[in-house]
Amino acid sequence: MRLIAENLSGERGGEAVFDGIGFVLADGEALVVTGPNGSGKSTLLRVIAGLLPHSHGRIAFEGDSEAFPTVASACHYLGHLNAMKSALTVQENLEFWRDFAGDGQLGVSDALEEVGLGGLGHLPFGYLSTGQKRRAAIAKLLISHRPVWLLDEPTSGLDKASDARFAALMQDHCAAGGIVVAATHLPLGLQGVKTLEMGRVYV
Ligand SMILES: Nc1ncnc2c1ncn2[C@@H]1O[C@H](COP(=O)(O)OP(=O)(O)OP(=O)(O)O)[C@@H](O)[C@H]1O
Repeated sequence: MRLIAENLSGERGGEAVFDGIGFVLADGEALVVTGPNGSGKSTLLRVIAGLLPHSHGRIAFEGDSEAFPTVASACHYLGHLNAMKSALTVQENLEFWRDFAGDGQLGVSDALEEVGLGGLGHLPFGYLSTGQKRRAAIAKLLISHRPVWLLDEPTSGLDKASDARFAALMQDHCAAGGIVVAATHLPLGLQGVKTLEMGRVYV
């Protein structure tokens, strides 16, 4: 399995944001994307996820083409926002995402246990604290199997214990052959990662 970006360019509002980005990630590899505010980290993740078009270059997923025929179908995208409905319970939100993205190794209750929210599935998502909301959004990664995790500031709002727990989840995902691309200003506690610094010219 490989995630490949070649000479990738992205734009917002008709203006170029980055150009000439290239990387190859194989099974078990993680790429940490850093750079100043506005340098295009979120834009890059959205381009990889297929949520924004790329102006030049190529992004490709090589792997189980039957299960994952497109790059988008191979990716979990965890954006800045949690993409959950406030009025639905945590359980209902996660069931929606499991129906949308497919089954995973964990059921909803087990995924909530993994992120330290065991027993809170009955609460409306809107009742959760900021960090709890982020943890519920992280549970989405566990209830459906997608080999590539695209993570935008994934640990924003997490306390120290949740930070460590999430680092372990990312490590487990990579150890099982998954790929992680994470845009962040914060250390993620991952060992042996590749790095990409936005805001430079890549050729
Ligand atoms: N919808 C939009 N229309 C026009 N420009 C946009 C739009 N969204 C983002 N931009 C611009 O694109 C550039 C890159 O934004 P992006 O969110 O990718 O940066 P970032 O590196 O993730 O920043 P941060 O560290 O603040 O999260 C910024 O200059 C931003 O103002």
